[in-house]
Amino acid sequence: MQPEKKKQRQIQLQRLSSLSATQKEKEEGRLYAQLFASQEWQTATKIATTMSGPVEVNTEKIIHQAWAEGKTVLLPQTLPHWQMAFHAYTTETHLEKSHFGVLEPTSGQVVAKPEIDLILVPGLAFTDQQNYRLGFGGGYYDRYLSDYKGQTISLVLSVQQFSQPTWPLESHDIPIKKLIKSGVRL
Ligand SMILES: Nc1nc2c(c(=O)[nH]1)N(C=O)[C@@H](CNc1ccc(C(=O)N[C@@H](CCC(=O)O)C(=O)O)cc1)CN2
Ligand SMILES: Nc1ncnc2c1ncn2[C@@H]1O[C@H](COP(=O)(O)OP(=O)(O)OP(=O)(O)O)[C@@H](O)[C@H]1O
Repeated sequence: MQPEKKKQRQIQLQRLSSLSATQKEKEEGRLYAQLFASQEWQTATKIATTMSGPVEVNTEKIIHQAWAEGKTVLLPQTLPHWQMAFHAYTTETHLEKSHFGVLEPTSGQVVAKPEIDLILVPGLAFTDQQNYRLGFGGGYYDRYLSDYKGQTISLVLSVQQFSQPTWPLESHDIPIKKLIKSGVRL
């Protein structure tokens, strides 16, 4: 594991946990509005997101908005060898807390990669230049996205926005196609 990346993850976890609830909600509101207005969202039928953890952009509103618009919501299940499978998420889906600490589906139909229109990619830090991303360290999304042809969007809170990477880039890093920013730059 790259020590510089580990250090940068710890810094980001700290900065995200220091964001006040009021500030976080204000920024999230702006992110949701831009997401729901985006062409990528409006044209997508099957949208992959996650069950967010406490420091992440809250995905609950995103899931409910997608359902309200008749879209299919997909959630990742982590598998051995850092693989993921995306399951259709409905009120019937059985969820279990993963080793990572978030809820994951353990039932429901698995949707194949080419069928997914839009993936909302989580992360700790993102760069304005080339849309690079620092994730939580499993390499799950870099692996999954390596042969994914659809749209990718990440929602970026102020403390997650960097002009350039302050962590080492690696050859497997997959840039995100579109970053949506809260508009508050620290
Ligand atoms: N809400 C949410 N769900 C998600 C992700 C995410 O970023 N957010 N993931 C996005 O990938 C996947 C889970 N990601 C994981 C990332 C790291 C580890 C992990 O085991 N990390 C090491 C520490 C690595 C390090 O910093 O050195 C550990 O905890 O021991 C597990 C799962 C799928 N679900
Ligand atoms: N496409 C890939 N093929 C092989 N190994 C990979 C690939 N992507 C990532 N890895 C490996 O997985 C580990 C974690 O990768 P990295 O630090 O880039 O994770 P991350 O992008 O921060 O996490 P995540 O994608 O889960 O949010 C590293 O050891 C890395 O070499």
